[in-house]
Amino acid sequence: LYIWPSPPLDALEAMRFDQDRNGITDLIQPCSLFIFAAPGAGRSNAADWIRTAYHDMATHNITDGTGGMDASIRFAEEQARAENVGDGFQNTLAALLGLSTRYISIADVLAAGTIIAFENCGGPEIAFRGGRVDASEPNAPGVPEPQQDLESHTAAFARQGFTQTEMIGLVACGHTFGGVQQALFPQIVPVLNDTNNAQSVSHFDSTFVTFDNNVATEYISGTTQNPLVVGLNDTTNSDKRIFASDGNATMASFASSASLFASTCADLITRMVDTVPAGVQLTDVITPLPVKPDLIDLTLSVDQKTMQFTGMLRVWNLPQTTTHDVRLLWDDRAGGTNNVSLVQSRVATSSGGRATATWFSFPTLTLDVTAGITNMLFAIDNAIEDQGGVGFAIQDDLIWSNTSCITEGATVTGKLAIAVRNDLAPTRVYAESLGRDAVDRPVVVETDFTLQPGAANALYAVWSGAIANGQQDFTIGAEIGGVKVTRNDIRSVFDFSPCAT
Ligand code: HEM
Repeated sequence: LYIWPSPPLDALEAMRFDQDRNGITDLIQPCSLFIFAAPGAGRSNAADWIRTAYHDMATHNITDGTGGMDASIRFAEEQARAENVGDGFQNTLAALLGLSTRYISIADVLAAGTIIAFENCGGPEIAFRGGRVDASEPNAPGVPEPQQDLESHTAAFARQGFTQTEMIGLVACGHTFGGVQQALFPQIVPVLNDTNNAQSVSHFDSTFVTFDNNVATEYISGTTQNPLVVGLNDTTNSDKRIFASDGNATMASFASSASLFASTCADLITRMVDTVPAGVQLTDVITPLPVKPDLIDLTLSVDQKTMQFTGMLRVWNLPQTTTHDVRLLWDDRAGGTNNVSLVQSRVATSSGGRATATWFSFPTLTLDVTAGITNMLFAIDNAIEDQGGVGFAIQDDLIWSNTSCITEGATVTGKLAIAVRNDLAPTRVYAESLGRDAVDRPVVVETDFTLQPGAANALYAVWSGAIANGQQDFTIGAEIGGVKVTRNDIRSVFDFSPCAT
């Protein structure tokens, strides 16, 4: 556990656990969902994502530390290689790249998508870490292909950091989803003439949109239709060679124990997505904060007498059969303590239905500007939640001003304003928004604001500036004593009121 607020960890935690609004879960619900063709294509987003993560990782060289999960699979040069045949990679990036932010790399989204696909489609819970760094250029080739022999496959997995037994496991874990497409591998798969499988995908097991050990039970019982086991051309039967490489011992153990298969895959898939270039430092495993404020927002009124305070609170696994007394308590600069009841607003499941999040909304609170706010606590059915005594710190010294507004039309522009408490004395104030560099990596774009003339005794000074069409995901930035700070949760451009016409 970490102490809230930590914007990078808060963002990773939300992507991992806030499955009703992380942008990922909706794309694999149901697990057969495939958004790039009419239903019945024989494919799924989940399978594309898992294959993409493996192909991104498979360039890793454990000896020299190059390659690994770094989203280098997004480069056209990698996708053009025979080892990366098919549109599954560009589909995956079309679905997931846009979810990356200043705090979440593209590779982190690919890793989270893979983990959530397993977890929500019948698989085990899988540990997720953040902190992957997106590559600036393609990696060296290195993804195994079905026509290669067992020796090259064993060597390729060893280069990636996996033993022979782990190779068997990793291939079986991946190949419980999806299959081989006829159009890409006509020498392996015939045209199937099946309207429920329009792209003629020969699936690895009979349950190709969910995780289970059928890939192993069907293999061991001899009923498998896996095209890389019973394909007509033995040269491309790579799963057959890999699965049999220890006399079928590993596959037999998976066939006789669904839970062994699940726990082995949980371990191997974590290791797969945590295989990163040397020097990249991953976070600890991201665990859900038991009580988490979110969408915290302070806005200074136009007359500068009050500030509006809004937010949400997420609590795990509250029984839904009773109502709950959830209160927000806060401290202010005047030494006062205050409290208010929160209103339950929605319930969402997480971790593939294993956990339930109950969300509570703050009522819109109007705070006196001199008192402001410094810290929050919560009381949930009378139990105090204060992060072990430190509380939930909140800063009211750099906030949006309610004089901000946007103009909507064919384009969306805006004149935004940031209120700065006078004791802060920043040298620069700017709006931060999400941009992309030349190779699509998220970057922070700073738009400098200028100090506006104001009333002599005002507690806050107002800085304002114009934002251009297309700018999105705003936070407040300032430079104080040479140090850059970021404030407020992300606001979309539409979180500002329209300008008076
Ligand atoms: C020697 C190692 C491997 C070989 C030769 C191999 C080969 C293949 C081939 C030929 C396909 C068909 C691709 C298509 O037609 O779209 C495929 C699909 C797939 N592979 Fe592998 N694979 C290997 C290892 C892995 C691993 C380790 C994973 C993940 C843990 C994985 C996950 C997948 C998935 C999920 C699909 C289905 C994609 C879809 O249906 O869209 N593979 N693999």
